Amino acid sequence: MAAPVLEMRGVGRDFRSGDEVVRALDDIDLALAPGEMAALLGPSGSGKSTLLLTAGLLEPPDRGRVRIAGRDAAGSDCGMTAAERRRFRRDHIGFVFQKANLIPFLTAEENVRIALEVAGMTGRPARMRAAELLDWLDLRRRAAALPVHLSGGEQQRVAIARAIANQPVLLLADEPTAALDADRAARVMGLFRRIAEDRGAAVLVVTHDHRALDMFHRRLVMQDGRLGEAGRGDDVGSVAKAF
Ligand SMILES: Nc1ncnc2c1ncn2[C@@H]1O[C@H](COP(=O)(O)OP(=O)(O)OP(=O)(O)O)[C@@H](O)[C@H]1O
Repeated sequence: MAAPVLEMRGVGRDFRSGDEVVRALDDIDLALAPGEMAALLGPSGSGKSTLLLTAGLLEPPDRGRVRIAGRDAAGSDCGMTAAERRRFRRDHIGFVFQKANLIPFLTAEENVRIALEVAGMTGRPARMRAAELLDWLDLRRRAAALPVHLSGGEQQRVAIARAIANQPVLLLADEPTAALDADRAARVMGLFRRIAEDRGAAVLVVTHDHRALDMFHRRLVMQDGRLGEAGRGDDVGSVAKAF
């Protein structure tokens, strides 16, 4: 197997709720290779979002370590400053959330270009790259539209273009199809697969959408902060109950 893009070892995270401690992540071990697309499934409160945010360096782990692209990026002895981590996140990780969260007064093209500009690409190269991304996502004709004039599926595709603008090696998505109908949801999942296979990114998608599970190379299942994996023929629900 190629060196993993994402490697989590012994990762733990606790939250205090009154007198109780909730173990949101319990000794998580996970490796994702380049080109791999994994679904992250599990009941509400099982720790999926916490895992995604920890993998994305937005939440610090209490225990264990997170390596991304071969670099220690989070964990007690990782040695990155907060500013280095921010830069590293910007250069290596893309995020897509349930809501597209586009900037309402910028066009589709400007929403993509701003991600490039924040990372230091400006002027003609940025305009060309934004156009190429919008083209790739079949949005060329919508480039000049404001978000309010885009459909839900189009907005989510702009959000995906923005997330992959800086060619992240790791793409993390939290219920990206929850607000879309079945056709649009399948299309978005198909795009994630292309991003994995054509661009070699590792893609991790939190989803409750069991309609599109065939698209994923791997199906990871969370239950009470622990992580398991369902095989191709396994029923996901019974895998969760088994640990
Ligand atoms: N910032 C926080 N402060 C306190 N508790 C938290 C915090 N974030 C998450 N938790 C708790 O950690 C556990 C895991 O939450 P998490 O959001 O990761 O679950 P989830 O599987 O993503 O749930 P859902 O499918 O409902 O989004 C839950 O018990 C939740 O209440």
